[in-house]
Amino acid sequence: MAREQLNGAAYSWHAFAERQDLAAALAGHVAGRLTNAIAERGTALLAVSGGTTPAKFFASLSSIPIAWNKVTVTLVDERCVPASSPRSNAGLVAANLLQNAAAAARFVPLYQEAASIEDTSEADSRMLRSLPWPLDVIVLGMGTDGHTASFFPDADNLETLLDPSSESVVLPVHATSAGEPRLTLSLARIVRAGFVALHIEGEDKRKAFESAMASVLRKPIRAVLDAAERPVQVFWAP
Ligand SMILES: O=C(O)[C@H](O)[C@@H](O)[C@H](O)[C@H](O)COP(=O)(O)O
Repeated sequence: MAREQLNGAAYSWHAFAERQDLAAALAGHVAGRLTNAIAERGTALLAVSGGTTPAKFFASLSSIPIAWNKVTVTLVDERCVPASSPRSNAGLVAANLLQNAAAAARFVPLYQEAASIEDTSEADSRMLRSLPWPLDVIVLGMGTDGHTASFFPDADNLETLLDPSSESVVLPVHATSAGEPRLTLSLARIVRAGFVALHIEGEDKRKAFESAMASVLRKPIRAVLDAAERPVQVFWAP
């Protein structure tokens, strides 16, 4: 079911009765977009989010037999912890997505040890700048506070994070609500993706999304939808 242009934010709403059905459908959409990108330009660039939501989707996508050796996977954002940490998004992706057929993909993580996360984000920006931008596919998550990526409402540098004209690729994030310091793709890189999916589950997140779309107080997820070059495809299950 599509629901677009609610208060100016263009998005399409795809609701599923079961989370596994959502995972399979989203995986199919992503695999198709990656395959088209490879056919058009010989390569595909995918950015995925971490957290507790995407594991089923990762498992479904990992088994789809596309030309994974021509796919580069990176992260939408990362907690500043080693890959061995249970909080690591790189660890989550390695264990759930880079398996089966998708094990052949190239993975570019965000976190690396450095004197500061500012140093890390600058090193990341230099390293990631050589990737085949723009993103072909990005899969975002969302918190009930309306954050997406690591655009936390209480971030010290939220205005910079949400700057659609930013030249940065990766930015550091300090936000009390985030737990540890974060690294995130800039909004400018996110919104230029050929296919922007938002994967949310549960009633709380449905209400939080609808509230963000209706509110005059612009939550980060609304800033992303407003700046997205194409309607965001929202995938939701209870
Ligand atoms: O590093 C992260 O946590 C994610 O990239 C973040 O943006 C996530 O998508 C939301 O916080 C939702 O997280 P859950 O899936 O755990 O609810």
